[in-house]
Amino acid sequence: MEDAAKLPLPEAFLNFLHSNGIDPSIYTAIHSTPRFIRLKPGFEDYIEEFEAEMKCKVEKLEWLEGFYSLSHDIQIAGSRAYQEGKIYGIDASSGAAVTALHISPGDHVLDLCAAPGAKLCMILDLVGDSGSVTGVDVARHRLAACRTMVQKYALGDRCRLFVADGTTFSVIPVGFHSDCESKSEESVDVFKEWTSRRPWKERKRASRCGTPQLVSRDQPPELIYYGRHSGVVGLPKGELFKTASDDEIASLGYDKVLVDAECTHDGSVKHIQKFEHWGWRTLERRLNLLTNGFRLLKVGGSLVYSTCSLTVAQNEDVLEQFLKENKTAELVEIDAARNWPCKGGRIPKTWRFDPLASQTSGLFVARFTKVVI
Ligand SMILES: C[S@@+](CC[C@H](N)C(=O)[O-])C[C@H]1O[C@@H](n2cnc3c(N)ncnc32)[C@H](O)[C@@H]1O
Repeated sequence: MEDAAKLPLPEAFLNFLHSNGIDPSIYTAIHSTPRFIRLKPGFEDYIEEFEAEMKCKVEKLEWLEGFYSLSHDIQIAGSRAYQEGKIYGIDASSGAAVTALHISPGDHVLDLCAAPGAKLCMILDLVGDSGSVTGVDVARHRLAACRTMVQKYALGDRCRLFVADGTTFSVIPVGFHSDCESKSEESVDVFKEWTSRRPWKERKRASRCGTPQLVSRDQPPELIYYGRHSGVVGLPKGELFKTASDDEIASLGYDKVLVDAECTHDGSVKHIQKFEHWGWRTLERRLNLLTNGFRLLKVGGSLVYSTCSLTVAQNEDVLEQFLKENKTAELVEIDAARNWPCKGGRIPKTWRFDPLASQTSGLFVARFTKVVI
């Protein structure tokens, strides 16, 4: 095994690991962790063509449907299957987090930290021809990239994208609960079909800001994309942003919520090598995302909390505090995890992928449901 001290990891990062009680040797798999791709359903026959074109061997992942692994040095962007939107790169641990949601066709799904969008694409694939997917991200430029991705993979039909702070986001999946499509377009101002021509306001904002734009907690959500069957077209404009009471959310909220919270990225070797600063983000920020995601979940629904950090402070500590404050939250078993190459977390029913043991990027994942008390 490669000596951890000789790893190409920034010193600040090694200090960060040390202060969080994480053994740096989990990163010794740095050169053997494969790259993963997910094939869009229906395109299984393209694997052979991909192998011939890229001159590489692709292995089907037995523990995760639709996923394949290949050598980490293969640049998939050069392949025809990638350019034509038949495959996309997504780590297998990320695929596991989405699988943990147990998405069924027809579900209304909220992805509260959606950009750049690999998990969102997989969710859209699983939702299929019914239900809806709402993606939220606080970073406008990142969510715009997510919009491009959703369109490239022709997955946008049932998708809405909001630039908003996930700790205060409040839009429920309306439109599915009212007969909005039948309202006369002449009597009220309703959403027309989305066009790729960017509205004047958005263009002005983009030209004003050369720097990445993050919205604040108090800013109202900004809808930057909606598909034809996302429940938005035909909806009176005032309806979309109507807030719902907790009682209404209990039945009209989302069936599934993913809180893929921002973290220090210490699970991802690629990110580690890119960043120099390993500052702490507060526990409150992730706790607030989890709390608000859970608020928007309907009774009996599932929420998955995942981070690509392996520190207890960003995972188990957040969960413990959340469970203390939310009596209707219950941690539940992720059945599929029995077949995953991962280890249990400090709290039962939570799971950790690490680069050495799992041969994936690092990821922490836990699943909750909302009960009535
Ligand atoms: C780990 S990344 C999400 C990756 C994404 N789920 C995917 O699969 O591509 C975390 C994201 O959370 C966003 N984020 C951070 N704080 C947020 C907040 N308060 N509300 C909404 N999004 C937030 C970041 O802009 C970033 O895009």
